[in-house]
Amino acid sequence: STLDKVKDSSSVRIGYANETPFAYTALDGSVTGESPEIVRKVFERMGVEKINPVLTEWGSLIPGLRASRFDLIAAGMYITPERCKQVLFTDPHYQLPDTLLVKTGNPKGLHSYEDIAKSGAKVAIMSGTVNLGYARNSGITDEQILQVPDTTAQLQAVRAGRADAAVGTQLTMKGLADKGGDSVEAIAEFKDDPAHTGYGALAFRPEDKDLRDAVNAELKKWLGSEEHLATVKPFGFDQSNITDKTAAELCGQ
Ligand SMILES: CC1=N[C@H](C(=O)O)[C@@H](O)CN1
Repeated sequence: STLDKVKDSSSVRIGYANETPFAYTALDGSVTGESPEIVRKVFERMGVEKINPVLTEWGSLIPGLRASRFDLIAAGMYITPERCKQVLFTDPHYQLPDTLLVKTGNPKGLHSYEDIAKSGAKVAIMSGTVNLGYARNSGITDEQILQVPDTTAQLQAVRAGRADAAVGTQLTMKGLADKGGDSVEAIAEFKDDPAHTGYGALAFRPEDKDLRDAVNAELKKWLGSEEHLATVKPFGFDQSNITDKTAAELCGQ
């Protein structure tokens, strides 16, 4: 099994997409971010020393996992009932709402998916994200949606005016706003369905239930500890991101 292989080799392959602060390639080429650093700590407790990062686009995370290009997804992926049919999630290691990135001053007055739908504004969304489904369900047409492969392209689209907004996690959009300088901002008041609150977790192949269970057991002992909070603090996470929701609840099982 993958669990035996991981233990025997003392190494594990993690799939991630470049998205600050969840998972990204550091300047020295290593992988860092909230999720990989949690993986490092939790696997250390299981006696597994080496993390081998595999970079891919967000939209290829689930296909890549299922094709065994890596052993787990460490990208802060939200648990949704639809995804639960394809992968096995641990319990969530954070909770976080989404928001919009817009031009400074929010010239089109966008505060919700519905505002975008009504105004005919364009929105840049990363392929394979929950946000794509939420946008479509809110009446945003495909002509209004600019699908892009990564968050850098979301920022570029808003800066260049190809899109009026980009949508994603609050921390991601804040990070893009910081990177984008004075021309863009992450809005403070995004009116979203509370059911859209993101609960991010590690994800495994359906046949690797033993591995998921072993990781989940370690994770549960560790989440909320001082070491956990110190590990994720550099990435902008704190006590407010701690959750006691479970994967089973969020999968709707
Ligand atoms: C961390 C993250 N979560 C969302 C998702 O799970 O689809 C998307 O916003 C992409 N990034």
